[in-house]
Amino acid sequence: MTGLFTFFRRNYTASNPPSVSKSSDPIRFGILGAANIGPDALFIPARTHAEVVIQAVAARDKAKAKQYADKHGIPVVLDSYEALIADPSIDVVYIALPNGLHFKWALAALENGKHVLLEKPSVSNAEEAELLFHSPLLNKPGAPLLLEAVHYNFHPTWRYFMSQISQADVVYASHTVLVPTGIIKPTDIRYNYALAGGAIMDIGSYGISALRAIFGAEPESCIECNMKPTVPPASKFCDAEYTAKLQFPNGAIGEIQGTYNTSWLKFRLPHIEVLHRGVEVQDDSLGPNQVKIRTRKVVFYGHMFATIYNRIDTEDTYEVRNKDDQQPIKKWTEKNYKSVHSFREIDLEQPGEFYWKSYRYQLEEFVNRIKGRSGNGIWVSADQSMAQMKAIDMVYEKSGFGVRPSHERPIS
Ligand SMILES: NC(=O)C1=CN([C@@H]2O[C@H](COP(=O)(O)OP(=O)(O)OC[C@H]3O[C@@H](n4cnc5c(N)ncnc54)[C@H](OP(=O)(O)O)[C@@H]3O)[C@@H](O)[C@H]2O)C=CC1
Ligand SMILES: O=C1OC[C@@H](O)[C@H](O)[C@H]1O
Repeated sequence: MTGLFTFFRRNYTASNPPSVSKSSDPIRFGILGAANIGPDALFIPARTHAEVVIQAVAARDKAKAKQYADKHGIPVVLDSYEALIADPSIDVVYIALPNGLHFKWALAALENGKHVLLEKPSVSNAEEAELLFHSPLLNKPGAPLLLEAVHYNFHPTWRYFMSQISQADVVYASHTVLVPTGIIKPTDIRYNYALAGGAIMDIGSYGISALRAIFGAEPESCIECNMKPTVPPASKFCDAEYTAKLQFPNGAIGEIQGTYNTSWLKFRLPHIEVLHRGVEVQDDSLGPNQVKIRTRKVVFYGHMFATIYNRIDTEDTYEVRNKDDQQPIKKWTEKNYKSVHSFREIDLEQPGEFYWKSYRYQLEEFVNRIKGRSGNGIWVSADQSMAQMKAIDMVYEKSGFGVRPSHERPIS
């Protein structure tokens, strides 16, 4: 009962957090497009941040922008995306446009001296990522800040999960996301190849970045990949379902699986499974000819939307063996599980409340960097964003569906 109450209280407060009064010189954000993700990823988190104000929106259709502004309490509606990135009252441009437009508008905003909070995946492909993240605009004195919003990294539960993993010992990891049928409509930007859609770009990007973090390395190759488009296909190159197997250094294997078409009966929370090789552990109570081996399995439920629910199960199997013939003497398993919603729960003195979403934790660090404060050190570097797009390209190349097109490149 207490668990259920805590669950509802946390999720209610996450969507209805207390508003704080704003500082006298806040950072002013503008959003390009009346994006569906805007409220969750930015506007609601901004309510609890004294230094952030959502100042303006621009949409392709001004009436739509006005309606959106009214609904979300955004004071200024600008005429066009161009007008927003040029507006001197805007400090940060939040880009939650279709993936295929990220490159063009991120560059345009940076050219106008704006900081950019850029939705994941950062761009359409590795070629665009190199051009964007190596742009001289980011390397001059006083250069604006660019962050790919890989929000789950910022939530304390991800920090705890990583503390349960020994990267060098991981032999296998998998990431699964099952989205029930009907949530993603055939007209969705995710099914638009020209706009760099595809399930791997979307839910699969979480899997690829999680595997890269778990192994602490880049995939060497994609060994297998199977993709299915929607039925009937919105675009024959846009995946609605995927499985892929990636080879990581030292023979380690990472698998991702995702679909927009699971039946509600088969729905499970997004989850990650990590298996470690057996490692010797010190135990002074052992006999002189004995060795103790630990094999660890970690399962993480709900990492994509950790505030709704998250749980990390750590299962250690121990075996005491005879050193000479490796014969088992004794074997047992120890399990523990933990849910984490604030840094305090993992003994770190960092800001956060039980109801903060990953987006709110991310906003905290984004503002810290703009203000030149060290924060908690969690970040998504330019190198990580570039490596991420390389890995995504690798999977699309193997699939036969092809790398997503660069912006304004003609589509056949
Ligand atoms: N971090 C996260 O948890 C999430 C991230 N995302 C990411 O955010 C981005 C936007 O996703 P989402 O909010 O679901 O997208 P939407 O379908 O809401 O589209 C966002 C905006 O794109 C604009 N747009 C510009 N050109 C086009 C075009 N040719 N066709 C369609 N729309 C266009 C529209 O703006 P206008 O109003 O001007 O017409 C629209 O409001 C994606 O990159 C996605 O991966 C999405 C969901 C969750
Ligand atoms: O970023 C995202 O997270 C969750 C998904 O369901 C959604 O499609 C996506 O854009």
